[in-house]
Amino acid sequence: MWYCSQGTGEDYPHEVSDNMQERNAASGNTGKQAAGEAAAWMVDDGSVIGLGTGSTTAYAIKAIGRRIDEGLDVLAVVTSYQSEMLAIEAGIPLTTLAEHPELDIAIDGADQVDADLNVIKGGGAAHTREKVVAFSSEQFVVVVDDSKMKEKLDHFVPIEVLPYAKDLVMRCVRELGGEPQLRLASRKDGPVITDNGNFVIDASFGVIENVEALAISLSMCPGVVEHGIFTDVTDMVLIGNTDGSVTRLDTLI
Ligand SMILES: O=C[C@H](O)[C@H](O)[C@H](O)COP(=O)(O)O
Repeated sequence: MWYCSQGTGEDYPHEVSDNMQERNAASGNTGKQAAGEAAAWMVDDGSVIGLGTGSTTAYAIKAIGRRIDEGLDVLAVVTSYQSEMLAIEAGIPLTTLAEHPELDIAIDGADQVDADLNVIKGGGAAHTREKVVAFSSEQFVVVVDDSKMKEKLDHFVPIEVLPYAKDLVMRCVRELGGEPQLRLASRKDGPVITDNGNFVIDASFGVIENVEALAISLSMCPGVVEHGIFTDVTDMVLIGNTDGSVTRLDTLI
């Protein structure tokens, strides 16, 4: 269950909403920027935050960096080399889960979100660390543009696998009714290698009718490090619309 609210100027602080539509329209990435920047305003002074990966989260990271320039005091745990590089560039002080195992808030993108706030992640092959960070956080905020919202999930599911177990995991996926494909690198010959040194199998299941059952079944296949289905962890989704407004979906407790 969730409830929905929408706005530009009223729902978010002045600095986010003022000129946001104009700047987003100019960037050509309106929805992602609107959602990412709105999420940056959810970070409280003195908190320890988790930073996800991807193009939408990148807007949040840059906006948090601007808030730090203005005096915000935070520490951040990153989820990938990409978010580490962006955070350093933005001037965000970093920490680790070993030092701060409990985070106040994590902000992250998604490849698809359904009406129950189930999420598919891992388009950038970062979902394993992203899931660890999401489950380590008091609050998990997902940022997407409106093209990512679906009544039912039908996006392929990224699965990080031990290279040694690639063929077994492909067989598991087929037995679960899916079509597996080893993810290949675009600027290198051969497979994508994750930040953890593993392969990624993208598994298409068509419309996923029972998200939780599929998530459990995939986790049970030996050699699966982690899959990209996130259930029961998302507290809020900020959806950036093409006009620069942001729609907020919250879980009802
Ligand atoms: O592995 C990557 C992540 O799960 C991303 O957060 C997800 O793929 C969404 O990325 P983007 O914001 O670039 O669409």
